[in-house]
Amino acid sequence: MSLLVKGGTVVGPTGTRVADVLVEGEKIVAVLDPSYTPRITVNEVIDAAGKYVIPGGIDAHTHMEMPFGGTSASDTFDTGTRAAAYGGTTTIIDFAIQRTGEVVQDGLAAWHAKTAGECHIDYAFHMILGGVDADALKAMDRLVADEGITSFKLFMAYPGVFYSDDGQILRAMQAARENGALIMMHAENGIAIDVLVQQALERGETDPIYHGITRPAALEAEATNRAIALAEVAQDCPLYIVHLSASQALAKVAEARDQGRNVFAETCPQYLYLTLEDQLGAPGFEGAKWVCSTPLRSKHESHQRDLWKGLRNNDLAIVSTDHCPFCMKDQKELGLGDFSKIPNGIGGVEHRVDLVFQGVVDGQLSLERWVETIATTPARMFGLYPRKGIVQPGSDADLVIYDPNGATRIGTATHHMNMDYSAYEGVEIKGRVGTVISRGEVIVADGNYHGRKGRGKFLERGLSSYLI
Ligand SMILES: NC(=O)NCCC(=O)O
Ligand SMILES: [Zn+2]
Ligand SMILES: [Zn+2]
Repeated sequence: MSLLVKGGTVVGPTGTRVADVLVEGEKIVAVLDPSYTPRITVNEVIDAAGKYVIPGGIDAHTHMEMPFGGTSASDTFDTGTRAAAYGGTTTIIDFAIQRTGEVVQDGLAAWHAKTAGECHIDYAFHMILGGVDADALKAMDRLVADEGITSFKLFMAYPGVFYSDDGQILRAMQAARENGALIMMHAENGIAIDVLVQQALERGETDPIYHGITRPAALEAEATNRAIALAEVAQDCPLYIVHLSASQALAKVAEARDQGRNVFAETCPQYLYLTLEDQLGAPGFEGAKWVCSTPLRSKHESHQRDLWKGLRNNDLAIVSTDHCPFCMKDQKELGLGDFSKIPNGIGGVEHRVDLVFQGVVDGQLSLERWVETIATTPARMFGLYPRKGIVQPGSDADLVIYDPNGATRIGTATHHMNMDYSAYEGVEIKGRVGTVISRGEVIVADGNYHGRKGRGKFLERGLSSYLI
């Protein structure tokens, strides 16, 4: 089966050019000047004139079915990967979880069981370490060597749940330095936050906005700085800060990068567009929709401006969603009368490609940076490059034909995520995902779904090819 994507503007990290993309089977076999007629019989031609042809999006931070706060994230691997496909994402990297007291391999086996036969697009795993002990450290080596899992997430937040202390973090970083893995860090000082939460509740401050107020930017910056220092002590263990939201934390990352350190960070669309006052501070319990950690930041400070700048200058390398949806009914409602019981998380896996493209429309990012932050750098950072993340011969034929003249209106009535609300209800995007191709198969065309559950493959990842 061969397919020709004809006459589109192919966008890569180093530039754009009008070209035809020839696909055979699951692979891209040529990127051709449009005046050249391929000498093979082409089964299907897709006209991409006037459209962008980009590598399929890679969302490097999702939590399908994640157990959290007494419930589980509402998207299954079936519903969540289908929604991702609609939005132009053809690979997710989800977080398998070792709960505190659990054997790492058992946590991993549980994630393989959840995903087997369920995914619509390709998928890989990071591993959350909820208990760093001698066995977990040995398991890290095995996961890197044998299981294609080359990144591990630790938490400086959530004492009693996933939290690691500084000694555990240092040991995990030393192990990663040896075996080549990347340490991903949820950088918030959870011990101090718990004090602030307790004090707020004692004062009767129970509304969702206090979730944000009790997680100040200073405590994100402190933890980010501490993680960077621990990584330095672990002989420059590669470190990746997840869901960075505060200017002060970004400044710590920038300082380390200026010193040539292997320190990287991602942000998420919610921090680029939504705020503490307008969303988390919505009247009554409405703000629960936007409870996530790190929290949305104040619009009266410079966070969003600084995050866009960080994306331009690569202090922020990637935009991921941290997709962790909970419905209002029965899930977010667990925190009625006590913000600390609202399950943490926002859904958005379907909208990342569009929302970052809006940054291009608004003059915040170049087309090349759009593609880099949503596809090419995630592939390089997490050991999937050049199989994924680039439109070039030999790579998987994961392609999105994106219409810059189309329009997308985000909302509950039209989205495909298993959520009873949208974090971006009514937002209008100038641009639209047209056709989505996953390993040579058209899975979305003009809003119609042609994929199927179970076609997504587990990807064993290599080591990061992004390190300095
Ligand atoms: N981010 C969030 O609020 N929920 C998902 C879990 C995590 O990434 O910390
Ligand atoms: Zn986190
Ligand atoms: Zn997360």
